[in-house]
Amino acid sequence: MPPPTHDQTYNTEDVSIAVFTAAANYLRARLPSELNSPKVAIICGSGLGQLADTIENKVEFAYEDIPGFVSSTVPGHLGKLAFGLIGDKRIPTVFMVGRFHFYEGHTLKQITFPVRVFKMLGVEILIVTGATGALSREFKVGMIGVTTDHISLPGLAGNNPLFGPNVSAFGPRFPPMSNAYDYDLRVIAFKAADYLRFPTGTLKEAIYTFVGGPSFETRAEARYLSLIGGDLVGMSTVPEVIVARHCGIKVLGLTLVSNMVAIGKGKCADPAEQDLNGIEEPLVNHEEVLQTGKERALDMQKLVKTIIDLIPST
Ligand SMILES: O=P(O)(O)O[C@@H]1C[C@H](O)[C@@H](CO)O1
Ligand SMILES: Nc1nc2[nH]cnc2c(=O)[nH]1
Repeated sequence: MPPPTHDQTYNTEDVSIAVFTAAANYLRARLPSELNSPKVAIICGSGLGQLADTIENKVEFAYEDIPGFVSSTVPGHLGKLAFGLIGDKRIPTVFMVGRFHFYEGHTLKQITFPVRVFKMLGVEILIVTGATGALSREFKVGMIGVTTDHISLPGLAGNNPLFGPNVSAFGPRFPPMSNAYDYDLRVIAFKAADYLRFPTGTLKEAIYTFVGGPSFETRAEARYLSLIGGDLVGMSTVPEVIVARHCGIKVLGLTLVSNMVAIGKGKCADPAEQDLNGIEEPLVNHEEVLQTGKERALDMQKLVKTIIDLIPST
């Protein structure tokens, strides 16, 4: 079957390889040779779009112009792919400036579609970034979590981006996930923080808990997520990671802690329980998430650039 051209209508639930090929061909045909085979892809989380500001020779594409891409609808997620050269070694890199979320109403296949297109373009390393709330009190706002593992609540309940017919051209039916977050890349992340003289403890390894959103957690849900082992909680990254690992892309997960999640019991109306009343915990909101992103944007930029400089094979 010939690959469809970019002006055809695409069904991104269609698992045929031709849909991914069409998107990759569309991009490749419009990129200069120094950029058309990026080695690294970076997905920018909420308020972290400025990560792409450091690249040179930038070429951008609006998501709506790329075959198979859906649109980004969340404030703080601009909705474009930016290709460019990053760091002292001028590594060809592609940034997703704005990601797709499950809660926007997109399917898991739609939100992870770009990852397979990156694979077709030659990407070997994916850096997923995002905003998270801290469940664990070992984390504070402004710290950067280095993901060691994840718990996918939607995945355990039957929502996995690999559901349905397997596309064996990308990877096996049953991919392991116990090695999802690359050890060497995590070591490099800590080396980069050290090189940049970030205060000790700015980076900390964390278990990322993926929830569907868009409502933030109740206190009881937050206590549950903490009990099952989650350090941080967010509404993204995990579907992208699963699809990346399925097709053999190495992954580094960096999350900016944008808020503390309320985990206390809250105020008790029952007079018999009054003694248990804890401190009032503030309500979280997306503006706070974006504000933390803005305040920490420069450090996140420097960290990502230095990590890429320190990766030996790039
Ligand atoms: O794309 P990320 O994971 O950074 O976005 C987080 C999760 C929600 O989209 C949003 C909540 O404020 O921030
Ligand atoms: N689920 C969830 N996602 C977030 N993203 C940023 N902060 C939060 C949070 O507190 N909870």
